[in-house]
Amino acid sequence: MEREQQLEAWVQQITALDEAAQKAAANHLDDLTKPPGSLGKLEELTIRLAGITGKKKPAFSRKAVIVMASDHGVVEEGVSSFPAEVTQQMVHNFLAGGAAVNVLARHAGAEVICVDIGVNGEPDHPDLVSRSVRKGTANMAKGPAMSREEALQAILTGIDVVQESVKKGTQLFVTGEMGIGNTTPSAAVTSVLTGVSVQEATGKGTGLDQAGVQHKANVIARAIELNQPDPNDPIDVLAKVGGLDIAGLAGVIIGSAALKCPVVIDGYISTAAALVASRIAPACRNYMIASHTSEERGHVALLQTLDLSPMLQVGMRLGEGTGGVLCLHLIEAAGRIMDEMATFSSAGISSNHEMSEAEL
Ligand SMILES: Cc1cc2ncn([C@H]3O[C@H](COP(=O)(O)O)[C@@H](O)[C@H]3O)c2cc1C
Ligand SMILES: O=C(O)c1cccnc1
Repeated sequence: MEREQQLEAWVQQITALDEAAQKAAANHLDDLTKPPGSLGKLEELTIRLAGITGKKKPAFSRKAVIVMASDHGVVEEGVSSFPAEVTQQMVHNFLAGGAAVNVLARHAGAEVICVDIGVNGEPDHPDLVSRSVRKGTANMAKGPAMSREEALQAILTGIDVVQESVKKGTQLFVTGEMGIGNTTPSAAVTSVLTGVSVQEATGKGTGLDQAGVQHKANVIARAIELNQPDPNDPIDVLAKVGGLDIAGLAGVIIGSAALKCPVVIDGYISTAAALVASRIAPACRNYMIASHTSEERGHVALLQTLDLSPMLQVGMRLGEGTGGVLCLHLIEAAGRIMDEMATFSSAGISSNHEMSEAEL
């Protein structure tokens, strides 16, 4: 089957959330010994997780963060404060268990799946998922980052990695990435798909100074001008000014939604991928849990466009899936509330249902 049709078949699998399960979860939350709604976003999260899984009290014993690693040709324009070889070096760090995401994933009981979807090198490790589409993108300031077929292949790879992991029992995914320079294609994708200016979408990434950010914005504006991505064709946008990591994550999100797994969205790059995914498959938006607000400029515009409200605001701007994995503690907490809290009747506490209309 053609790649475009394969993707369409996955998109067609994504259904609306289970309303009956959501209602059952909401009713149970209202029976618990607390004023209705008083657990705030934990309650909204619980209801959404019920809708995604179709279970009033979903449990996620097996969770995985998928770290899509790839290189970006545009780095030769001087858009990052770190050299491109750090991508491959960090891949080895993930596989050795020493990166921030490894520490936070261990703490949250999640597996780290590191995927080479386009590293410019020869990373090698028994635990590496080697699914390279090409060895880094081309420099988007000089031409398209990749072909449409390569973008489709990267999306389908993301779906495939999810499918393989679901077969092993994974029930919930977190998006993560590693790719020096990847805030540059993320900003390009953000500007094209949300309509905010390149300036508003461009931030300091790993730590550019003001002049560096201005230079980065100029490179992005040039790439958009040169390649003319079609804002109504998300795959065209990915191919011309995107990245293999972003495309792979769009696939992770579409695959998670198709297989009824919640997908926790990390920071700026992951949310750019989430917007691409939602433009390809609007129904996948409801399967996304926004974890945190990144400090990277443009993240808020992405979240607003997706109408997602993140759980955490902790000033992070790292990526890798770190903010997403941190949010797993809240998902676990929401589950414990549903499982362990007493109800008004079990604890013998008067609920406001017992008050008369006049008293209320
Ligand atoms: C050591 C190190 C570890 C990282 N982990 C995530 N990133 C993050 O920084 C990069 C994006 O920023 P920019 O577009 O400015 O290059 C990505 O690799 C992202 O995952 C890292 C960056 C570095 C240097
Ligand atoms: O929010 C992110 O994901 C991010 C921000 C800056 C650099 N790397 C990642």
